[in-house]
Amino acid sequence: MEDKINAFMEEVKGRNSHEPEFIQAVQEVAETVIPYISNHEIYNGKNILLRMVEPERLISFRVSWVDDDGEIHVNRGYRIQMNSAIGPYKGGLRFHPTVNASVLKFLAFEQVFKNSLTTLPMGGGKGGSDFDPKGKSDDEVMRFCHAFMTELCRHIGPNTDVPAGDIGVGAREIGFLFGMYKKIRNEFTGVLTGKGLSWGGSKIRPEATGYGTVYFAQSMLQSKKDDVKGKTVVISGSGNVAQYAAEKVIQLGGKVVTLSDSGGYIYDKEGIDEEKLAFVMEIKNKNRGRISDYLDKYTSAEFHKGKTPWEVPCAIALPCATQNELDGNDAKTLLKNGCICVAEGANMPSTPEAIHAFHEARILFAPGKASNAGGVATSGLEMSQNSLRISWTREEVDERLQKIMKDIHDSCIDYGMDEDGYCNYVKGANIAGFVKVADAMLAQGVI
Ligand SMILES: NC(=O)C1=CN([C@@H]2O[C@H](COP(=O)(O)OP(=O)(O)OC[C@H]3O[C@@H](n4cnc5c(N)ncnc54)[C@H](O)[C@@H]3O)[C@@H](O)[C@H]2O)C=CC1
Ligand SMILES: O=C(O)CCC(=O)C(=O)O
Repeated sequence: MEDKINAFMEEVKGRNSHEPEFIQAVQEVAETVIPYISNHEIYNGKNILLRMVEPERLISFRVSWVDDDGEIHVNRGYRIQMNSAIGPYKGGLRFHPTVNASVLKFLAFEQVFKNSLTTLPMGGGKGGSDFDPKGKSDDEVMRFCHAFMTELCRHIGPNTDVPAGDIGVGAREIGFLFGMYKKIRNEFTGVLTGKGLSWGGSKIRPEATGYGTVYFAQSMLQSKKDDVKGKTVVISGSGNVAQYAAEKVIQLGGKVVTLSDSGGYIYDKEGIDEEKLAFVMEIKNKNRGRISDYLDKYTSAEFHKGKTPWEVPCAIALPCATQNELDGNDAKTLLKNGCICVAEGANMPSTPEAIHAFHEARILFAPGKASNAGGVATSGLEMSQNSLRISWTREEVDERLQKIMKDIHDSCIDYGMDEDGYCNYVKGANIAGFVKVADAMLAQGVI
């Protein structure tokens, strides 16, 4: 089996030699899916996985825009349309200086499996730009978003490809992008998700990724007759996913003690309650400030400059910032300090060494493609509401989200249970996600 996996990976590396993040994401899937393919006759000899690692379409384009001083800037825009076997391409847009083809291809590849797991009819895609919104005025962000959509609009549509937010793309950016799409195409459709509530957005979409991650952690704990209630929780990040993961942990009776950004982490040993979290939301969503500003109001908290929060003792860890933010040494520290459950809110935040350590220690570990799928699932619910031209209540959407997260958890159990009764959620998520897409590809022939 190892020979088969190595031969496959050699081919992938040969074609994508300068794309380490993409190779990392494919390797993780190959290790679990290739043995499954070998044991299932219908997938044998069809090169299904080889077809799945090649994007159906990779679009790259120039984005020129003018700053507040009249200077012209050029950024690179992308959309990776990875796989449309089970529905229109669907996945977020990331605006961050580290964006490149490798990062977006890893995200698009993960998205294919994640969207399949949601049980909704969505293919996988991802896009973005190396544009850095940090320090830009609202007008500059608007001009950039308008310029970006001027090109992107010809490649997307409600039945073709439906982008959404990701790092650096929130409600403000989705508004500017939607405005330009509507102007150029002269149509008001569900072409983007994460829209404002008064113009086609879904209730609970802003909360969905963070809430869903905690619902998934809760399902894992309940499978061991345990609970989030009363547990100390370490969260990284302080953006959309981290904020609403923290909110749900607080609602379920857990104690959140950290949040972070690229400058470092805050540690509040008293716990970040709802009032303190509202202040974090003001810092991040309104003032667009730094997490260290938390200490301006809550002076007894500590700020650890340039560090990640994994050294803080906890029972539950929720990495909600970015890829490869939790390495093998961090994993060992978490385990040493008694961590029993890790659920990824971010995409691929744990390195392969960290995942290996969690599996070896037999703790509960959920990969992002399962545990953070609540965001895209609720985007799928937004698409349904747009098509039906109706709007569900908060309770209705939250109920559907909870059911979807429970179903994803159960699919992981179905495909991921080891002989000794330990659930390998990575294996479960990869195989469950693969089967649905592979079956659709087989039915549609070689295209
Ligand atoms: N927004 C969504 O619905 C979904 C987001 N995700 C993933 O969740 C993660 C966070 O995304 P959002 O919260 O939406 O973005 P965001 O832009 O709202 O927040 C990103 C957060 O990550 C932090 N961050 C970025 N780079 C960092 C670094 N190098 N070190 C430490 N912190 C860093 C930022 O300071 C910020 O707190 C990403 O991995 C994203 O792909 C996954 C599923 C859905
Ligand atoms: O809501 C969406 O379409 C995409 C969310 C996303 O980018 C992700 O799941 O990583």
